[in-house]
Amino acid sequence: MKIHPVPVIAIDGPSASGKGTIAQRVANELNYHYLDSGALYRLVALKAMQCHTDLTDQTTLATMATQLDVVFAAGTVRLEGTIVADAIRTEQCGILASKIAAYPPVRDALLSRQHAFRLPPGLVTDGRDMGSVVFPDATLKIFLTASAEVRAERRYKQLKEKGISATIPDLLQDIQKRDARDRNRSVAPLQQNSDARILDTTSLSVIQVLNKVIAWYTEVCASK
Ligand SMILES: Nc1ncnc2c1ncn2[C@@H]1O[C@H](COP(=O)(O)OP(=O)(O)O)[C@@H](O)[C@H]1O
Ligand SMILES: Nc1ccn([C@H]2C[C@H](O)[C@@H](COP(=O)(O)OP(=O)(O)O)O2)c(=O)n1
Repeated sequence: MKIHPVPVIAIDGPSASGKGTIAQRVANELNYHYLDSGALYRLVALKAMQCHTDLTDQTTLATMATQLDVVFAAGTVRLEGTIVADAIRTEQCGILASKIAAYPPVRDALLSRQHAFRLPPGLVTDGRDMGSVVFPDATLKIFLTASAEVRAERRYKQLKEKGISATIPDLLQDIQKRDARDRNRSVAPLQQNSDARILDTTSLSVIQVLNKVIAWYTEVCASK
């Protein structure tokens, strides 16, 4: 197999395990590019909500995914020129993203967009299938997880800081439903693959997780 010159660190895992936070911090540390693949599914979901699209119409949703006018720049995301960084973070958008992410035509439509983020000097990316499907040749693959209870608490604090009201029992239920849907779909399901290193962050701080990922990456690079 031809070796791709641009290294990728792929971080997959369930909702609120800390993927985005860690992937972004690792990217900053290494001066690498960052791809939040979940944001792409959330953007399709937001656009579909705005257009009152039939959410079972896979063909229309896939066309929407192909034509999505999105710009990730200056730490924010724009959909057709409008900043939607907070609009895509709602639980409603996350749930809808998880539903439409089960459609193979939508996943196919987003594949080349994700590959386009692989630019020198390197890419750190997070999602559900980064190491298994989108970047199977990633230099380092991590499965980041934490107990559902801790994830619900983390999400609760995160939403509260943004002024979004929620309750821990509701968030726990959403997380468990989303985990089940993301794990049980037929295409690119969320799973712990044997070539990924598992990192359970239930009782680890952000800094501890960050240090572990950087240590693993240093180790992998040194062994090449
Ligand atoms: N190891 C950790 N310890 C405590 N809080 C964390 C940890 N990792 C992430 N968080 C916090 O949990 C929340 C959810 O993290 P996020 O990165 O959005 O998760 P994901 O991308 O997996 O959905 C954020 O507010 C983040 O700061
Ligand atoms: N690579 C990806 C990324 C996200 N998805 C789907 C499944 C997820 O429930 C939704 C939203 O993903 P996102 O990573 O933004 O969600 P969390 O921040 O983990 O709650 O999109 C996917 O199927 N494949």
